[in-house]
Amino acid sequence: MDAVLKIGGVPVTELKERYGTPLYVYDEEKLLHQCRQYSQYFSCDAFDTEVLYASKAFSCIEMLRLVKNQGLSVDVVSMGELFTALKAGISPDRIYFHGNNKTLEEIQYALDNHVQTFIVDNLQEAYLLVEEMKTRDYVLHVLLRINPCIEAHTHAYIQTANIDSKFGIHLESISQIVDLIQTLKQSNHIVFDGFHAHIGSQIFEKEAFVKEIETMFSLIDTMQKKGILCNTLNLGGGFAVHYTNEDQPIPISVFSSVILETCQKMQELYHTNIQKILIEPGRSIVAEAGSTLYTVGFIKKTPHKKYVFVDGGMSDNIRPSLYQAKYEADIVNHMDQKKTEIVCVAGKCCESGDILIDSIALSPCDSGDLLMVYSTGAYGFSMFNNYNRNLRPAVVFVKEGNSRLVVKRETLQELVRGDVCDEDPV
Ligand SMILES: Cc1ncc(COP(=O)(O)O)c(C=O)c1O
Ligand SMILES: N[C@@H](CCCC[NH3+])C(=O)O
Repeated sequence: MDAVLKIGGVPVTELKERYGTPLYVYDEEKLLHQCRQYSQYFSCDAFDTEVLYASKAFSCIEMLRLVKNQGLSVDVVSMGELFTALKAGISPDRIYFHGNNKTLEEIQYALDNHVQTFIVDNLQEAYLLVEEMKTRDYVLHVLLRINPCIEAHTHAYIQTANIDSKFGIHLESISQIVDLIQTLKQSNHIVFDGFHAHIGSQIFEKEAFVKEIETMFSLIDTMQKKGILCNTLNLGGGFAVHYTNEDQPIPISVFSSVILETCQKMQELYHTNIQKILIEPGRSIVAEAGSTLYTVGFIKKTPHKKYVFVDGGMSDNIRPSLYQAKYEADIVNHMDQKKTEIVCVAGKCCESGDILIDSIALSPCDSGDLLMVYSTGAYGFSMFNNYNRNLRPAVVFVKEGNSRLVVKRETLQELVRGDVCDEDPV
């Protein structure tokens, strides 16, 4: 085994030298592979299909260009994500606009840019859209977000479909659903296409998705009996990935066919007329392609622990603090050495909870060594925060022995750019 780990053919020591640390490193070939898997497997004869990349998982112009070149569409949930998608050249008819509390400014911005599909969350949003579409002359497509009340076995903070979820309209609120659709139908410029549901994130069980589909088709059937027809069903994202060896995610090929076959079965059972099935994977496209490279700083022994401190932490990866998320890591400039030490990898933020990995076996390390945390590609960069005024790390893509910068490291000047003061800063 080589002493120095290579990612996409590039030695991590070279990455450190060229870009510094902390550094988000994406293996471009893995990103492409995931997109291709979705295009290949999420298709069937019975339905049109569309895969929307949930850009909240990792959004920057270069990532969205890659997604676009692979023929995927994009889901956005804010003006910032929408702006990034437009900058990346994604056509507005491939953009789906989500959000439980879209502001008027965001709605107007999306409509000004002719975003083709809104996933409407509530009745107030429907009223606003009808009003806004009075002065516009294009056709807006709408899906209505339903809370299907399916309890997926994932961390409570990333469940999205429990009974009091803030997202969507509760499945059993039939009169609210009908009201909302009737409201949309007042506009000649709005077409109601169908429903959306999303049951949570990092979900391992196929059964949860099967239940979601059964539930949604039953709703479509109820609506059909009331004379409300729809042609599109968006089943959201949530497909699990590998963080540690405890995780055994279902391959894309398997859950794609389970989803599409279940849809077909339900279509036959209820005699519905769904023509298009959509999914919105985020994490499963980017998580395993990304890793974070850190430099080891001080090392400290306490009565019960040995700490290895790194030059990042909860500002570049908040998931361990927020969800007790688990990760694997290595000392990547001496991969040839045995993992003989049990340590706690902690960050540099002024917060006791700033622990990246509570307990992990690593090879012996010293200040200046390089530590890489794997599978950080989803909700790492995108949930970055400037706590302690830490600077946002750079992002690089690596492929076939070459690396390229896709997001620059934030500078101190950029950090204070928005600060207002009476005198010019020194
Ligand atoms: C509506 C919606 N779609 C898609 C996703 C993407 O989920 P994941 O990254 O787990 O695939 C999310 C996030 O959970 C979401 O809220
Ligand atoms: N941010 C979460 C996922 C939430 C997805 C948005 N509904 C995570 O890091 O796991």
